[in-house]
Amino acid sequence: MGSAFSCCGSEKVEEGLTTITTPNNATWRIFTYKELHTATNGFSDDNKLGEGGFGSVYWGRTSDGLQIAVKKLKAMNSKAEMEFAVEVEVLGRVRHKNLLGLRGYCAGTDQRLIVYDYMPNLSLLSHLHGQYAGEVQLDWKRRMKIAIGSAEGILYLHHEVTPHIIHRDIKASNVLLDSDFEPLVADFGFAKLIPEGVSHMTTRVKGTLGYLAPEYAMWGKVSESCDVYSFGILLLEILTGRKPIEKLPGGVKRTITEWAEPLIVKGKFKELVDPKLRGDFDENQLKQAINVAVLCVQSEPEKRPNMKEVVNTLTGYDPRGKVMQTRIETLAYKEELLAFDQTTDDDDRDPGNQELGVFGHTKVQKMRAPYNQFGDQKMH
Ligand SMILES: Nc1ncnc2c1ncn2[C@@H]1O[C@H](COP(=O)(O)OP(=O)(O)OP(=O)(O)O)[C@@H](O)[C@H]1O
Repeated sequence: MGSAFSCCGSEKVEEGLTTITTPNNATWRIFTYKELHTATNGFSDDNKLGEGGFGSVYWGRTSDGLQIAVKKLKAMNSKAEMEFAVEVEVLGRVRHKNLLGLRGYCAGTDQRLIVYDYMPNLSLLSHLHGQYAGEVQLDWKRRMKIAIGSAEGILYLHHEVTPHIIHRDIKASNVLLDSDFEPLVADFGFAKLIPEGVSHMTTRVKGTLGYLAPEYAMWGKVSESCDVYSFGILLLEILTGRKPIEKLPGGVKRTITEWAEPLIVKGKFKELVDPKLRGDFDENQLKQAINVAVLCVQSEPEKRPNMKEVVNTLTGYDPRGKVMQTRIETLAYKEELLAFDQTTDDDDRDPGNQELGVFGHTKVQKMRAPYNQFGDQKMH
């Protein structure tokens, strides 16, 4: 593992413990196996917070009282070794309020353990569809805070770290919530570091069904816009309370985009919103957020916004920003379009109206196009 850390920063020894300081001052330390064993009550099942594809996560408390979450990677085959190396390497580079940083690790035995701060409100998944779903702790304000914070974390990975980082597994179980419901994007085990000047890479597909961008799922083409796509699905999930893929009676699967499409096209925004909110939401914010989600989940990656545009639009800093307005169709114009279509049903228009006419029809077609192709997702 030495190599995984070598580029992360200098090493210094403090009170008998090794701490590693990254260039941006994030520090972590090496834990002993014994220390983590004691903290987690011998990795007892009672301490288990959850299980992912690569291992289990346990709650623990260190001798100095710090609450931690310890990810114990499954048997150390080369895949798990890689996952561990990538996660620690990536974590060493990042420090942002919306990214779950590294508290430490243990690599001294045949076990590979990663230590994080414990997030008392667990994952977004547990609030949307899991053990907290019945409690409805996610009101509208919190949902927007989670959406914006997660977007800011991803923005940082895409635009502020060098080399850029593509997360590749943005999903509700990888968004953890602190005591204030501030979201922290976690789980960098699949992340890819993208060298400067490289627009995309081809790679083996990792990630989770329902969140995968079509070009990535089908051709392994990975770029930042894969994360943008996954974020769009996550945003729809936050707004609607629906799972990315749901099983209908009879076993047929339906994606969240297939469900949302007809409602969005008809402008029935209120019917999209999670009924658990009992109508308590900000309608303008909802429309804006749905706009963003629609743009993010377009099947053509080059049409998707980047995370800066996403954050600007969600925060209202740039509600109809020039880039967004010229590059992509927003549903904010949908009502105008429908009104226009009702008064004009042929293409023989006044040249003065030409732009609006073409814009209108193109927009509806374009807007539908990605949805029509969402059928792709059934393949995932
Ligand atoms: N720092 C943490 N604080 C609190 N709970 C955590 C923490 N880290 C992980 N968990 C819990 O442990 C569960 C398992 O996490 P893990 O990252 O191993 O897998 P996953 O994201 O659910 O699945 P996959 O490995 O397939 O991506 C999470 O869903 C979450 O509920």
